[in-house]
Amino acid sequence: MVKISVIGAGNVGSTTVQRLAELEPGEIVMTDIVEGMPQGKALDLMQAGAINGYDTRITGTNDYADIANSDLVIITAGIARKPGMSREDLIKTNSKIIGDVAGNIAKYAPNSIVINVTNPLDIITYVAMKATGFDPEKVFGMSGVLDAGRFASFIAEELKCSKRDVEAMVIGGHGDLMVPLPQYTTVSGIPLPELLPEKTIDRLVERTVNGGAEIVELLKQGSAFYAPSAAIVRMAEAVIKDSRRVLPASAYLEGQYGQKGIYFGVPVKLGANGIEKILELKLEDSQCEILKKSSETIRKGISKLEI
Ligand SMILES: NC(=O)C1=CN([C@@H]2O[C@H](COP(=O)(O)OP(=O)(O)OC[C@H]3O[C@@H](n4cnc5c(N)ncnc54)[C@H](O)[C@@H]3O)[C@@H](O)[C@H]2O)C=CC1
Ligand SMILES: O=C([O-])CC(=O)C(=O)O
Repeated sequence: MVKISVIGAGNVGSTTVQRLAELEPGEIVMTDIVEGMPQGKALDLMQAGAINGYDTRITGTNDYADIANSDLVIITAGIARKPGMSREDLIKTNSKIIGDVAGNIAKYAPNSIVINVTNPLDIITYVAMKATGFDPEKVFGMSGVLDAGRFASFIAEELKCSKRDVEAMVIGGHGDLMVPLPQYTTVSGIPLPELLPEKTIDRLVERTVNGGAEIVELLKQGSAFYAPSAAIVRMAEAVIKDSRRVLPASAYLEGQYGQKGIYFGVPVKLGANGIEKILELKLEDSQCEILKKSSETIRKGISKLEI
């Protein structure tokens, strides 16, 4: 039986629990600082089980002691951006919150794998790793699965084909300098550049890079959560089933892609022990240049941290 804890029962946290419950992992605990809210949502999700047909035990709590012995902890606590803000604008508030959250994970769930979702993603994942003191391969971030999902969705719409047949790849920081990779994106095995003109691909790349902001502007308050929770669950499933899926994740680099000591979106092999391998890809010079700028933004953010 697997125990999963989701820290933060807001939009991303609660939709993640809803999707996870349908996988029947055994037990899910959702925590939040708002009294009664995680308990109420847990009760609602338990009752949905009788209708949807799952037996997952779901509880809500305001007490970190209840995450004890979790196999997997998913961090979604903190604030989301508003229109006009960048993800980096969240750094001060969210690094403090995650410093505290991570200390509690280390105390109560010292053997867990940790997936961070809170933004700014690559910097906060670094905070989570440092503040838990866990090995870097056991702490990683969700971003590339979401960004690649957005790219795949735009490609399928453009080609008027099924989303199921599109496999996309997006690497780099989860920000304005992320790098969608058309040369590693395929439609049923066919490389994207053989299916669409360069200009069209450039337009879809641009929309992908701004995919989070596009939704923030429409919602007026808060940010995306349906596709993010779907992406989290794809990663969580790879961990709890030890399925060794090859997916993009924000992983701690120790020389790969010419980077050391930062979290960065790269393709990885993901299993029960976390990041089992980082895959290095050959890239175009223009892509390397954007990645370099992206890594500098992350380093700048890390240098501002008070941890
Ligand atoms: N990595 C990614 O691709 C994505 C990241 N995000 C990020 O996820 C985070 C959460 O987003 P939403 O769920 O939409 O926000 P939300 O505002 O709906 O939920 C956040 C929850 O965190 C709780 N919280 C605050 N401090 C806490 C603490 N110390 N301990 C436990 N819970 C605490 C709040 O009470 C709230 O319920 C944001 O930082 C957002 O930017 C969102 C979507 C995608
Ligand atoms: O845009 C945001 O702030 C939330 C996020 O990371 C995304 O949806 O990609």
